Amino acid sequence: QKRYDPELPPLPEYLNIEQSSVKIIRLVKNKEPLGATIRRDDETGAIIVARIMRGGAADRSGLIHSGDEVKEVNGIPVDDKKPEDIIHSASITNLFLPSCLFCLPCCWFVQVFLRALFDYDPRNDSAIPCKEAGLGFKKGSILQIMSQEDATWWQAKLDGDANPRAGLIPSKQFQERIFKETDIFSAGFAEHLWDVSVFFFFFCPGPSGVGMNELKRKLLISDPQHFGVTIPHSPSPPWNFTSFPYVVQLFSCRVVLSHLRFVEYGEYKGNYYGTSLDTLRGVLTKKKVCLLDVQPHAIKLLRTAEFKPFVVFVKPPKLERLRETRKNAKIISSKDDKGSEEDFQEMLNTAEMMESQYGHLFEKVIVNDDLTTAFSELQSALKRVETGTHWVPVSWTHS
Ligand SMILES: Nc1ncnc2c1ncn2[C@@H]1O[C@H](COP(=O)(O)OP(=O)(O)OP(=O)(O)O)[C@@H](O)[C@H]1O
Repeated sequence: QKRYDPELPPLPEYLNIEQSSVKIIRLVKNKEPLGATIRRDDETGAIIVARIMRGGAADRSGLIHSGDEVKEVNGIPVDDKKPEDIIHSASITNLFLPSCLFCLPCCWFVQVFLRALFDYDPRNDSAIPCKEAGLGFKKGSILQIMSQEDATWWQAKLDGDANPRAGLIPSKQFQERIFKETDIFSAGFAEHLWDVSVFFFFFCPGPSGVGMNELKRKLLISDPQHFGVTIPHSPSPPWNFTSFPYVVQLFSCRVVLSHLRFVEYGEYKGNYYGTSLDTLRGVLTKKKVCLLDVQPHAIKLLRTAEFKPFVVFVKPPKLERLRETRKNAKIISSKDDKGSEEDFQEMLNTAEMMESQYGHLFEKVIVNDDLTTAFSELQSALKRVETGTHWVPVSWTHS
């Protein structure tokens, strides 16, 4: 009964081009942004579509592509306009000159998820090409990467976010370069992650005296059939380290021990003791969750598909609370066996150092302020890990 052919405005006369190479696009604007960024080409002065945000209005229309040249917005040529003015105008009809006549559809799509190791707020980032197009996130957020076409600015969505439009985030390479320049230690993103629901193994590193033994003991008592611990042993000859006259420095000892696949080691009354990977395997073959506390540098050795560790960092509360809660505690090195001010300070410094260097490897951080609260937090974290789904490095899913 009615013709629905598009009623498009005639091509402007000033456009000295062939009609077939021009697209006239009419987008009815609602509250949603267009989902594209534009830039002025330094050489030609033309306004070019810099990128299309995945899942945004422009992307869903399928009509606009990066590299397209914008000629006119709402019937007004864009030649004298700044990119900011154009993008903010309440545009309804845009005229585009396509960069190519045959735009290849994006037909393959690999799902990539990353865990952020830093907070990011595009409003405070002077490097981002368009702040409005940026995606803010917090350390620990899981990001679904929608596009890595641009080496500097990736497009991502927060996992579980209902908004289909992707936002700009700094790429891994770009962020790591910034971190290097600003001397921030931790890297940008954790490796790719997938949702997998298996976990066997569990351990908690933390500064000495923070309360790991106490928490481990409570867990063991709570369910001895379910949890297990390793018993350190001294390496037997010919690897008896006490017979090595030159093994005086822990460093040399570390190198030899790591060759022997020892997770941790220490010296007691002139003998070296350690926990080997085989001891851990022994606990795991009994189908128990192995509780182990190690120094953070050993996490890398254990962070494999075989062990699938869930790493909990137990950290001390603030100094005042340490003083209050540890009044009767036997803490490490002080002469009267009670926690001294230096012990507390050392514990806090060590915890801070560990967190800044290894924080990206911790799945959970528990502040051991009140022991009962810390313990129930640990118990419920464990329960969630064993019964729910969880993000793990993609390499764990290949085994
Ligand atoms: N939340 C807490 N409140 C009060 N006292 C605590 C708390 N947590 C631990 N303690 C006490 O602090 C002391 C040290 O705890 P624990 O031996 O568990 O530390 P640790 O981290 O295992 O130390 P290390 O690694 O040196 O063996 C113990 O006397 C313990 O009872």
